[in-house]
Parts: sequence; structure tokens; C-alpha cells
Amino acid sequence: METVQPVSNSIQFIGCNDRRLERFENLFPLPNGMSYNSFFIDDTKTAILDTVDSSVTLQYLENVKYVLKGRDLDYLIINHMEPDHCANIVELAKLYPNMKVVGNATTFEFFEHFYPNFDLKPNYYLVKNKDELSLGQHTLQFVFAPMVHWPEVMFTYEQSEKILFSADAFGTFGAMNGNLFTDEMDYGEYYGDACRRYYANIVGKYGKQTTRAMKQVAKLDVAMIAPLHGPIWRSNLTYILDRYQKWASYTPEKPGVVIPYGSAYGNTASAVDYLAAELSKRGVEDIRIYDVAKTHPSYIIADIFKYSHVVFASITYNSAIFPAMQSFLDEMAQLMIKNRQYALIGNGSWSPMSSKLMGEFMANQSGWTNLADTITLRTTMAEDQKVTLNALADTIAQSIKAETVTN
Ligand SMILES: Cc1cc2nc3c(=O)[nH]c(=O)nc-3n(C[C@H](O)[C@H](O)[C@H](O)COP(=O)(O)O)c2cc1C
Repeated sequence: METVQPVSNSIQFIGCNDRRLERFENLFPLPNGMSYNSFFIDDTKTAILDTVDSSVTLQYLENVKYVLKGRDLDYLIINHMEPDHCANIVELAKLYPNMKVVGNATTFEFFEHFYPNFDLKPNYYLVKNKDELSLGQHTLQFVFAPMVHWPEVMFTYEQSEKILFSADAFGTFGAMNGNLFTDEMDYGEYYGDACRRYYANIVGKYGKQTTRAMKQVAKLDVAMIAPLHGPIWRSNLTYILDRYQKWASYTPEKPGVVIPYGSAYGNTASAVDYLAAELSKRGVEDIRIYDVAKTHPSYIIADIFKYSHVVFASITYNSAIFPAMQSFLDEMAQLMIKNRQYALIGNGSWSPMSSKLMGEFMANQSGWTNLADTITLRTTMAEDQKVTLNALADTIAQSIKAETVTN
């Protein structure tokens, strides 16, 4: 059965959901599935914006045939040439051999890498930044947004209805639940964290490029934002635009302390719990403690995008940083998060190395400020180390107070 919903009188949502997939990009847990959005514009000329993942092809083709009602497809616009959106280009080209495929030079370069045995060249409709394409009543304008989140990405702005088709920007993890628009649900409650986790982990590295794209968007009169994942924005656009402004500039949303730790036998965990309790006694709110060997890094990274301070605590493991912590630090560093304050706690029973190694690692991260001398535990927290941990709690609490006053 078709799963098509009206976005407006002449635009239909023809996207599909996958609630079985365990991990997006084979990395990120999807507790509530994923949506792959695609849109159909019914005009003198017919157009589809982006296709969907191969896991939902059958449903998708049913939706496409339903909305076209036997008409030919004139244009397929490719805003993003990543497999979760481009997997059905060839399927559509086989069904609608006359369709023009709209993309930029990089889009077509990627297409030829992905599908070397399918000649789509006769169908290419090459566009440049700001080019326009009239469908009749509707006019599409292509706004290039390179590296949000791949090089070929473009947004498509539909001028008559003022809809920004925003590719991966402003999207979220999580399948759709029938309601198409963010104002038909408690978005913050259901998608708020998932949307941050999506941005931080998928687009997070490309803050500069996202800021540049947002400047382009600011010049447009946008009434609706239709991303490629998750619900559509037609009201309270400032909610998502403000969040993107913060995330793209690596500005913490609020003061708070994230404490990722790596511990084999619980002594480091216990020291971290002690520190967190001391922080709380000093009035610090929003403390988040995570075991890096247990919690998926994407959740911790999302919280580091949200909060201002981080304490990394790790045991030494075979003369190195605990592997789960090393892996976490590597993943975090790839995203080039900045403007955070941090402190370190190491541990080692006979030849502690993690303090030194984490110190070297963090010194190489630009935009991170070290708040205090690194504390080194020797297996368990000694009674006299209470003083040191209390002093660290003082330093962090003072820094947070200063930040709260500045904000
Ligand atoms: C497999 C393994 C390897 C370790 N390697 C080292 C090491 O190379 N140097 C060291 O000083 N401590 C080493 N330790 C001790 C830990 O760094 C840590 O002090 C100990 O596990 C207690 O902390 P925890 O209860 O938080 O795990 C190792 C521990 C384990 C389990």
C-alpha cells in the first residue's frame, strides 16, 4: 500500500521508514529507526527530489507510481549522492527513461563511481550554484552546500511555496510516526536528542561549511524546511536554526560537565562518582557520567556538543590508554569539536601512562582549554586524594559559574 502524505496541495511526501536497521552507516545505533525522505512536485512538469535507501525500495517504488498516476517523470533532483538517498536513481531511470537527472558536476562524478555500468549521461541535467529550473507554477533554485555533509550536497529552494529542501541538514535519527510536521508532535521530547546526536556525529566535523550554508539560507524567505531525514519544519523555524547556529559554531548549549571514563574494575568509576558528587555539592547542574566501554560514543559526543566542560578519566592498559577510551577520543577528535574546557584523571597500578598519553592527545586538540593539572590515581583513590579531587571540583564549579555569568 502507498504511504504518501501531502506536504501542500501540489507537493507530496513519498519517503519511507526503516525500523529494522540496527545502525545508521553501520555505526550509529538507531533505537527508533530511520526515515529516508523523498518529495514529489506535481506541476506541468513532474519532479522528485532525492530517492531513498535500498532497504525500502519496494515501498518507495509503490509510492512513486501512486503519485505519478501513469504520468512520466520529468525531473529527478539529486541533492545528496549518498547511498541512503541515491540508491534508487537507477531504478527510477529504468522506469522513467526520459527523466532528466538534475545534479552538479560532483554529483555526476559520484554517480559514475557508484554505478560504473549504468550509462545515465544522456539524462544528465547539469546545474550550477543558484541556477533555476521552472516546473510550471513551481521554480526550483539550487543552492550548493558543499560538505554539509558530502562535497556534492546542494539544497533546493522552491520559490512559490518557499520550501527549502535541505538535504541532510536539519534532519534527525528516528523514523517518522505518521505526523509529518514538527508542530504535530512534541519534537523536543521525541527527536530533540536524536537530532543533536545526528548533527554532532554526521555533520559535526563540518561546522564551518554548515555556517556558510546557513548564511545562504538566511538570504532566502523560507517558510518550510524539508530535510532528508525526519519531520518537516513549517513553524518555529528559529528552534532548529538557533540549534544549528550553536552546533555549527561549536558553542555549548548550556553549562554542564560530561565525564566519560574507562575502568576495568570500577576504581576509576568510583573516583568519577566521587568527583561528580562533589561537583553537585558545589551547585553544578547537568553532570553526565558515561562508561566509554558501555555507552555508544555517538551519545557521549552529542552531550559534548551540548555541554561546556568535559572530564576524561581512564586507566592505563598495557602501557596505553584503555582501548575503549582511546577509540572514543579518536572518534571525538575526528569531529573537531572546539570551545570546551577539560580536565583529566589517569590511573595505573604499576606504571601509570594514561595521564601522560591523554594529556598529549588533548594538547593536540585545538580549541580545548585545560582547566587543571592531571590527577593520577594508583589503582584506587587514596584518602589524601580527596583534597585533589575536591580542588578539581572547585576549579570546575568556578569555571562553570564564570561561564553562566558570561552567558
Ligand atoms: C589488562 C590490564 C592491563 C593493565 N595495564 C597496566 C599498565 O600497563 N600499567 C599500569 O600502571 N596499570 C595497568 N593496569 C592497571 C589499571 O591501569 C588500573 O590501575 C586498574 O585496572 C584499577 O583501575 P580500575 O578499577 O578503574 O580498572 C592494567 C589493568 C588491566 C586490567
